[in-house]
Amino acid sequence: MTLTAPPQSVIANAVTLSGVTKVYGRGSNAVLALDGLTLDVRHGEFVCLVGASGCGKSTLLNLIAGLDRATGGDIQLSQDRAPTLMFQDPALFPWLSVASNVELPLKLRGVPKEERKKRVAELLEVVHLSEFAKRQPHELSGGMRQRVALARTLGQDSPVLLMDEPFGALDAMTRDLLHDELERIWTQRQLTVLFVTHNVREAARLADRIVLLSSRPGRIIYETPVEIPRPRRIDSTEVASLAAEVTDRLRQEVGRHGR
Ligand SMILES: Nc1ncnc2c1ncn2[C@@H]1O[C@H](COP(=O)(O)OP(=O)(O)OP(=O)(O)O)[C@@H](O)[C@H]1O
Repeated sequence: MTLTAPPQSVIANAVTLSGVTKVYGRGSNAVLALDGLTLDVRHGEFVCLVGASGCGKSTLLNLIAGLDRATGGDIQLSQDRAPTLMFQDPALFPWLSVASNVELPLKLRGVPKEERKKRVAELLEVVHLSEFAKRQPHELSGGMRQRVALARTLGQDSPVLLMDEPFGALDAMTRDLLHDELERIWTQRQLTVLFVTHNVREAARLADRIVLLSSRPGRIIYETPVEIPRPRRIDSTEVASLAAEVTDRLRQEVGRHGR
């Protein structure tokens, strides 16, 4: 397996996955999590990955992020800056202020102090948290904490954002607001986003394309472009009807495998 970064001019896609396979463990304990998965994600595209529980969605994001190695196949990224991964748990340091949490990765990258301060102020403005810079994470709501995590992720300046159910633990209203914010940031920064969710409506609300994985081992069994004009509403008829179509496919798949 190779994880390479050729010059951007050579590749039109931000992420190219060719026949990616992942096996955990060995011998009789081996678990085939991904089975020859092939997917191209274009620059600036917003792709949502949905699939039954345990089908390998997180595994796939970890491989693209370079946190784990594929057993077979090839993963190509068009830029040398590694993609950034964001999880459902914002994982903030509770003893650091909001500003210091956002600043930390910049510090670790050796960004000089003056520039760091400027970047942190900009990033907090992007997620509408400037007034909360000096607060501690426990003083914030769940949605605000996730916005801090988003600011920290954006601070890594990666053109590719990998999001593993980032809004899965939030209430519907907060999730709605964060959808709007993420969409605005994605457009302004021309990011490429690969977003994992169990929520098919969320996928139809956000994605340019929805990709459905089979039950384990994960393979792509269905994909559909989302041609609903933006801005979209999660409770619109178009979003609901596309979500129903994808849910039907997902039900067929889960029914076939019993999981
Ligand atoms: N370190 C590991 N060792 C052994 N098996 C693993 C390991 N990590 C994941 N698996 C297995 O690989 C499969 C895919 O896991 P993964 O977490 O990628 O699925 P997922 O689609 O993200 O699941 P969920 O939707 O429940 O979050 C699962 O069956 C899981 O139990």
